[in-house]
Amino acid sequence: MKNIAVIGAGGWGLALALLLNEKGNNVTIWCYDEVEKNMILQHRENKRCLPGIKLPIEMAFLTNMDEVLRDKDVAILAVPSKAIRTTAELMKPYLSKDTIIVNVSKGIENETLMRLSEVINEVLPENKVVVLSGPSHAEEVARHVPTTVAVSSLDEASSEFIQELFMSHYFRVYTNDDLIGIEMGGALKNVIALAAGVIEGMNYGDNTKAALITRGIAEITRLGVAMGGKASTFAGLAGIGDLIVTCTSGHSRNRRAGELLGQGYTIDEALKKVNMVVEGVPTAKAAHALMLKYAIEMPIIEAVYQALFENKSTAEAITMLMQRDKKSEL
Ligand SMILES: NC(=O)C1=CN([C@@H]2O[C@H](COP(=O)(O)OP(=O)(O)OC[C@H]3O[C@@H](n4cnc5c(N)ncnc54)[C@H](O)[C@@H]3O)[C@@H](O)[C@H]2O)C=CC1
Ligand SMILES: O=C(CO)COP(=O)(O)O
Repeated sequence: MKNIAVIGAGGWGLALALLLNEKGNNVTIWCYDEVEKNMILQHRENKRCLPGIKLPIEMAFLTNMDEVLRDKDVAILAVPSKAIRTTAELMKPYLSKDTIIVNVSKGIENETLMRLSEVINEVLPENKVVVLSGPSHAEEVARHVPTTVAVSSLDEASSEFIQELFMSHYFRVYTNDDLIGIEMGGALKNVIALAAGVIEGMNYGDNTKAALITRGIAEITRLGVAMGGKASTFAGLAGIGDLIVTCTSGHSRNRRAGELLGQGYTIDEALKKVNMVVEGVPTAKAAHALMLKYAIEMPIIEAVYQALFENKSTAEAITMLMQRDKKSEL
């Protein structure tokens, strides 16, 4: 039995907290504010992001970071990527150097273009950091739908410890030593999933979706490899695996936001309607900056960026993609 803190009481934090609680661990969850905590305690459920999933009485919900982090073996970071640095800073005064941090958030810090594990390392240099990523919607994990993910860390022993901690009859965890690939796959697929939603919102078909997924993973791989990741990781769970689920699942927040965009809503209207974190929007900005930094050709990322931030219509963005110069596929 391990003592575990889950930092963030949204869909993903709660689904993983439930899994670890079911495995007999002692789980304490940090809520962002009193409103979130009281809402959860009143219903023993988070109706905003995991409706219908009851949260057992032995799972504690607190807002006091001191108490949440006291004597913990593991702390799981499950907050939006834009809040990773501030949340790590909030944790710092109370965290033992022996607590292993598991980041499950997917994104890139916009201001610095750092991967999230780099941000965590910068703020909490004494702690081991493990990243967990892969095709895994909280709504399904909470229903015990068979799911596979990958974990990665600069410290192999920590990776194996976290693999063992999460393994269950419905959650299979692989280790992968390519931290850069695991993080970049998880972050960049959200941008492509926005485009997949647009395709659906505009009533294009399966041919278009398959083209997007295939050319999307080619772009993700190009940038990821330029940054030091392995091409094989992008053919794995945190690469094509997560891209497929996010581009096709009815649970995906990114795909849904893109669908609304394709139906003619503005991005602000779409984000309001989804009412959960849509990581593809800030990540589109970071991916665009990385594309320029590494001088990589990434036309889908460019098209999403222009549709989100440069007032290009979604129809114009698709025309732009289809009318590019002719190329060889490889
Ligand atoms: N929902 C899912 O199925 C999955 C989500 N993820 C990733 O996990 C991360 C969290 O996603 P969700 O749980 O879906 O998000 P969410 O929107 O449901 O909840 C995030 C939680 O973070 C906390 N929070 C919100 N704003 C904050 C701030 N400014 N500072 C500190 N804490 C704050 C709150 O407790 C909130 O409930 C995202 O990066 C997402 O991409 C990864 C895999 C699956
Ligand atoms: O990362 C995820 C599934 O693996 C969640 O994606 P969405 O945020 O689009 O729902």
